[in-house]
Amino acid sequence: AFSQLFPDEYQRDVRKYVNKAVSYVYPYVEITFHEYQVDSWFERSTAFSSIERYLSINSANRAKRLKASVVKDCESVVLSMDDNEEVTDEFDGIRIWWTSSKKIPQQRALFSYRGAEEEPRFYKLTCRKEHRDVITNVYLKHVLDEGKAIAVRTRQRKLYTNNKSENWRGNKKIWSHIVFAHPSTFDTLAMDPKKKTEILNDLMTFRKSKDYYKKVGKSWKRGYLLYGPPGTGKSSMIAAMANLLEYDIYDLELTSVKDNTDLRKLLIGTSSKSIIVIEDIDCSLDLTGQRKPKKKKEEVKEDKKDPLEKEAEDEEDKKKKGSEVTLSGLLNFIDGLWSACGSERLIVFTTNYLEKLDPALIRRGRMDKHIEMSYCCYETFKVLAKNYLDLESHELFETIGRMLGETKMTPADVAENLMPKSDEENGEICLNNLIKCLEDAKEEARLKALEDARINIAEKEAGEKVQENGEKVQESDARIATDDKLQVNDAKENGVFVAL
Ligand SMILES: Nc1ncnc2c1ncn2[C@@H]1O[C@H](COP(=O)(O)OP(=O)(O)OP(=O)(O)O)[C@@H](O)[C@H]1O
Ligand SMILES: [Mg+2]
Repeated sequence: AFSQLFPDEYQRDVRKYVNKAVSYVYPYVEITFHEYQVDSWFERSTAFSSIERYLSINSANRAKRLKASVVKDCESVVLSMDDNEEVTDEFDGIRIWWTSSKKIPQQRALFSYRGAEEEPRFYKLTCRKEHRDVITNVYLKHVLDEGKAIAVRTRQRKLYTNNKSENWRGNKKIWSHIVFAHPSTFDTLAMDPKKKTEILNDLMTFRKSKDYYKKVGKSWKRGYLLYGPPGTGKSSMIAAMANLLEYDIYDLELTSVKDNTDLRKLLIGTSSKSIIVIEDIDCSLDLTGQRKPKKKKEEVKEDKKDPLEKEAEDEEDKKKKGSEVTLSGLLNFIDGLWSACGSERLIVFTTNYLEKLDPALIRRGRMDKHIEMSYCCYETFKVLAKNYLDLESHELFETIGRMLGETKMTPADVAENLMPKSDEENGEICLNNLIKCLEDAKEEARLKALEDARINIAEKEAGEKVQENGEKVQESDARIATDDKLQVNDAKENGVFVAL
């Protein structure tokens, strides 16, 4: 009837005036949020997802028909209101209506990529006209922030590892992940309580310092260097950090990164709220920034080679070496470009040998906090005893404390000894096992020290000429060692070893 009454050219104008007239008397504002934005049919709108999460918490007990969906990669169920349901929300005494609907596509082909069964949905917010400013400026931000926070709270955390650079082509992603479920926490981590509290405080302060970092003009990142012998809890500490802050972990294997460019790509591929870990940094690359000089023998050989062969060998060398990431590339990764990409990240390096690292790498600002993980002390032992045996005190504790002061043993070894090996083993038996082991370790250390001293003296003496009546040389032990050494030398010269 409408088109009969008015000729085509007037229809648009008439519609416009009708809409205007209606909106004049219609006391509400409506805002719609579509599941898929016009320019990206594949990527779900983040605003839509946030609203969905917000409403799932704030409406779940009010809407009567709910729709359950499993979030990809996450295995958690999100309950959202079903289509054509309406819920209300209140904000600052203002009433807001939300409805969820499906859009009937005019051009089916556009959506066929996602499967025909899923029509894109949208949420419609309705509020009174006079609240328009509050709603658009304050309420919507609140909804989106809250939705994001819910996503963080309910997400499953992930452990990422980088794929080899050569395999990036095609559909392969640069990071692969699995669900991160390491049980280590700061409660189970055994170390000096004072040091532990300090680290805890440091992390908690970091987490809430977004504005502070902005104020001082620093990017919101913090570097930790964990160093100490194997088995002292460095990796456990990283897992505990991730569990405390609820961050993801990116375990960066530098040897499978081709060069600095790829390193940067990997960095850009990390998300915020994450810990980027490089374990055993001293082993991962030649941190002096120089190539090691070639051995003489190789050089001589190379002169004789024809260029083609040489090229092939260079290529092979490259493959063997794997990575061309340099120290300066790594430093850029930490502070140069590092500052420009994303925020709220921790970067953690671990090493067994602090002294091997280039000072440039570990200066403050790059590695802000150096944490030493060291051999088991009494305090560390007490935490382990509590965790492994549920013992807070015992008459044997004192002995163990004294022995730990005399002998170096890693928390990993102590923990292993404290663990009951059968149903019959109770706390006391386990503590005695530990004492026995500590005694053995002490004896072993004593013998080793003796042996070392012997070798030392023997070498010194062999260097000089053996003095017939050297008053300096202490009695028998050293003498025997020297004799042994001489015998071995003789044997070598006589070709006995060759014959063997
Ligand atoms: N400080 C500690 N507190 C609690 N458990 C510990 C501690 N140190 C070691 N352990 C135990 O020993 C095991 C090995 O520790 P972890 O892997 O953390 O050592 P690491 O310092 O990373 O060693 P590496 O230098 O060889 O990587 C852990 O699984 C944990 O059970
Ligand atoms: Mg480790």
